[in-house]
Amino acid sequence: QNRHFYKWEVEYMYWSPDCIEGVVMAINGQFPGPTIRARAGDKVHIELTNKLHTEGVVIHWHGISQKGTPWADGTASISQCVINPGETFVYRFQLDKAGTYFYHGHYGMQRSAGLYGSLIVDVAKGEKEPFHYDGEFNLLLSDWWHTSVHEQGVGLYSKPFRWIGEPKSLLINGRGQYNCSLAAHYSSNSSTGPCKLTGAEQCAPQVLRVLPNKTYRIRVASTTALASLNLAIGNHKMVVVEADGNYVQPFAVDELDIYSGETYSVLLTTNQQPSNNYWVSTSVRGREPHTPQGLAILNYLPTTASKIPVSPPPVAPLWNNYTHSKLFTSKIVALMGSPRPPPTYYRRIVLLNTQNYIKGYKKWAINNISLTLPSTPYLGSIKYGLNSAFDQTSPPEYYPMDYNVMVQAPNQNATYGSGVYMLELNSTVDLILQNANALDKNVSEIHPWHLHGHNFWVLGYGEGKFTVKDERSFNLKNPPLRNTAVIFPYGWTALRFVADNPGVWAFHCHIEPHLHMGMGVVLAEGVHLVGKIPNEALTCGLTAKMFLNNNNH
Ligand SMILES: O=C1O[C@H]([C@@H](O)CO)C(O)=C1O
Repeated sequence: QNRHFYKWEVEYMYWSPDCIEGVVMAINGQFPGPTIRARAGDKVHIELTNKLHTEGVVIHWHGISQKGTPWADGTASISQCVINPGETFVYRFQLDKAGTYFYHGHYGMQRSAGLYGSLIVDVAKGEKEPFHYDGEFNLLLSDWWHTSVHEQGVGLYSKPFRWIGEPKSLLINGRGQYNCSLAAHYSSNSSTGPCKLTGAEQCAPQVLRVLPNKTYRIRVASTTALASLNLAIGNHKMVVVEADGNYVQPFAVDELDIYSGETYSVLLTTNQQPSNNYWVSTSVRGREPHTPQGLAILNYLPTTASKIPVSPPPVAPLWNNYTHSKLFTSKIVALMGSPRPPPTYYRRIVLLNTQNYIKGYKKWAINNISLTLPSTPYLGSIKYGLNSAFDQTSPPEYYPMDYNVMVQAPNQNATYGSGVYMLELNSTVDLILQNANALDKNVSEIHPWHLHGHNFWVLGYGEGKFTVKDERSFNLKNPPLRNTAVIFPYGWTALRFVADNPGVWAFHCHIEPHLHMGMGVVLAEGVHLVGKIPNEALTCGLTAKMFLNNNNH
């Protein structure tokens, strides 16, 4: 068991992620942030200094369970106070499981501002992955806008509401191309097109250099603010072997859908014509696309990387072909021998996702409550019994059974809330995510939901309204373990997990503007068993006052 020490400084810097200069949130002058790489069982210490001057910051380690260290989960108002400008907070935690993960800002919309990076956990020394590969690459997928997240946030909180719109570009490892037309590269024989594909620019596509007839592991993580993506590699098949840090029964695909908050590992065999290069591309799914494809280049050595692939990037399935997306999702099952879910549940919470108004402001709500985060982190207020810190009534377990999820709601109003679902420690909980029609007629969107502190088993997906008889269709034999799962338009998704991690955990839509608009809930279990929370995590709100009073007596 090793310890890894990192000293990080978060600051804004000028950068041109898509060939247009803007401002990104960087770590140690890097965008995306540095990759953390360690082995399962290792401990990491990240000493994070906030150099932002005028705003707080926290970082969430997406997919890491934080068993025994819930204060290191990096969620503002939930696990800790934000780190103020000039201050340093040390994240200390153990990497419990091998897999592909990432980290990102979890305060306001700092993830959309570019605060993210990869976190790769290798198997412990002496252990083996259940598949073979000769080399590996890492693709961190994101989307990018040309307005600051501060302006985006003001729009979301304004009346009338101003939506952020579709991304300007899609990034792969922080590199994209705004407004470039690849068509010019293919329709004429001019070698100088409008895209900056092969230079030394900050926006030049990532090059994956491969040798013929080898197998590579490609780790893919999506930290998009909004876009659901389809990933494809021209002329190559991919074999899916890992999802969210859990092994899956391998299956081959030509392309795959990846939603914000998800990770995959795929194996790629370099069995194509080695005198050519091939496009790696991402495309928008689930929303009418207004964004060009994200690109990287699969470069067969010794071919030069600057040789433009002979074939244009793969064409993605039609954005609203949900049948295609569901088919992919249904192929993901746990690798044989993976832990099975408990056969029954102790508590079932049905969570209806709706778009609503609160006093004319556009919001998202869960069982009619739009989440507003309190100024005292829940972990501190629950542990120390500071009941005035948040709503003490438990949020509803169900929505009204006569609610028609297929049409616009007769009453579109919701309320704000900060209540917590208090779970019995070690109990089995079913979370049923129920999608519905949004405010506009005939609109229901994709929402990828991410659970902090746990993996869940994805027991099934279905159409329309979930009813008790849908239990019969649950997969209890080999459901995949994940930390993020999508709800499809007008559908439901059933998840099961064991509440075995003392702490307070967010469960929310990973679309950043949606979370900002209230699309999340807070779960807590066994908080009285949480060890000594570092004071630095709680020096704000009512916990800060409590510390002051304790010192005065
Ligand atoms: O939350 C959202 O708001 C807009 C739209 O519903 C209103 O402009 C949109 O597409 C979302 O996903």
